[in-house]
Amino acid sequence: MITVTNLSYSYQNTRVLKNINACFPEQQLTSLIGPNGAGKSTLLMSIGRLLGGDKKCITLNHRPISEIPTKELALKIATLRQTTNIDLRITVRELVAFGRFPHNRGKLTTLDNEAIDHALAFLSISQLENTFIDELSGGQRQLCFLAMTIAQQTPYLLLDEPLNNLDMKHASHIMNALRRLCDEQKRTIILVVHDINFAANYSDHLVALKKGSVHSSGTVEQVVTQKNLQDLYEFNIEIMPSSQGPICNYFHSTGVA
Ligand SMILES: Nc1ncnc2c1ncn2[C@@H]1O[C@H](COP(=O)(O)OP(=O)(O)OP(=O)(O)O)[C@@H](O)[C@H]1O
Repeated sequence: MITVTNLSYSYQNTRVLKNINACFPEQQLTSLIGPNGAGKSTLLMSIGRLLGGDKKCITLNHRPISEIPTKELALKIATLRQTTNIDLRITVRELVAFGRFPHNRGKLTTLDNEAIDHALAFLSISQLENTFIDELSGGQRQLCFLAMTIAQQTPYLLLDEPLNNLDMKHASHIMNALRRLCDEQKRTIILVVHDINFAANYSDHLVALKKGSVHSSGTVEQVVTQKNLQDLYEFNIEIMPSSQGPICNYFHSTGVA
């Protein structure tokens, strides 16, 4: 279980996270939701120890992440950042192989190659393995970076907007894959997602941030209510039940609830 207790964070002199308290249950998919600029990426990157600051208030199974040696942390937590622009002429397979670095320190073994094959097949992108990443579409590249993160084979995955650039079919494909990682491989996933319908239909748990604070958290039933979402986004949202899960309709909304 990842637990955050009284976490605050500032960029220069601007406080963007204010006394955050949240927990992220084991082997579940938690979506971080909330308006632009609410602090979702900052919280996610703090959990991944990719930002400075005192991280004693973030624990992994009761152990402060600040006390976990870097090599050990890289075998526990894999993080996919929002910006995945890298200026290297490498193939998809070479990119995904980077995910194995914490295991092999740069020398690929049979086990590493199997993990790479598995990650590519898991996202149905094996056919792209010899393509150069600078020749891919934005969506294809997004899938390849996700494969790199999956190939790291860590029990915890932190994903910042993994649905960026993806069409509906590919976005559903990713969310189904993430569910399988939780349900079949018992991984714990925290992702930042803007599409409330994906969050509502694929998550076990939601943490909603607003203006640097936790606005609400809990199960989909607890968080995805008309009143709560309208207060979170300051926007009219109609929630319609369906056999699969709630559908949030915000089209033609005129603004503040
Ligand atoms: N490197 C930085 N330097 C200064 N301020 C930053 C930096 N990164 C983010 N911020 C500010 O911190 C606040 C929170 O940003 P953050 O990216 O965590 O929010 P977010 O909820 O993920 O937003 P979005 O949904 O738009 O991606 C914003 O006001 C943003 O302008």
